[in-house]
Amino acid sequence: MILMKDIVRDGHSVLRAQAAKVEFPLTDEDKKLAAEMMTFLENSQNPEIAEKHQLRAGVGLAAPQVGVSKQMSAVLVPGGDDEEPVLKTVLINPTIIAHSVKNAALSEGEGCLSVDRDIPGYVPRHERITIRYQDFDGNILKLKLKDYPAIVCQHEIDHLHGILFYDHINSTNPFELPENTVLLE
Ligand SMILES: O=CN(O)C[C@@H](CC1CCCC1)C(=O)N1NCCC[C@H]1C(=O)Nc1ccccn1
Ligand code: NI
Repeated sequence: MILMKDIVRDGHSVLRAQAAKVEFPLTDEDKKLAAEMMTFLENSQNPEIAEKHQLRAGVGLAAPQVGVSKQMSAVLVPGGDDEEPVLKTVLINPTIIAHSVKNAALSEGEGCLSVDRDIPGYVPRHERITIRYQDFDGNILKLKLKDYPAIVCQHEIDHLHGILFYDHINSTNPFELPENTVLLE
């Protein structure tokens, strides 16, 4: 199982590399990795398991974060208690093919399981996006997202292109909010 010790931290070159496209058919290794990444997210969101294994709760994990420079990321955005997840999927070779003019940023800013320090500031992203990606069988799927799930997926897709959240923070005024940007609570 993936543990915190398996998560690569900022400073390691793999987090700044352009990840390679995943080839189809998926190798057994690719399938195993995808499953393990999703299991990590589930474990991290389970208080007992997270406590036992000292996991930081996460809603997304990209392959480069476990040292694999491939375009694959697991996303698990929880619903309320006893509700289905808002979003649970593995994005393979994802691209953003459309997005709103309007931007959005989490009012709390962002963090990253690969960045062990708090970096304050708004991370402006698209409020709405359409993602084109492939499923385990290589079928092309489209996913329209807005607000928090859209923010999460943009954070993950950034990882596949060597971009970290703080790259988007305005260095002169971290809490500057561009005019067409809404804050998400
Ligand atoms: O690339 C992927 N990552 O780096 C894991 C990140 C991804 C999110 C950061 C902002 C948007 C996507 C992650 O999940 N976090 N960032 C660091 C610590 C907190 C944690 C988090 O937001 N946890 C959470 C939130 C709601 C419910 C449950 N858990
Ligand atoms: Ni991250």
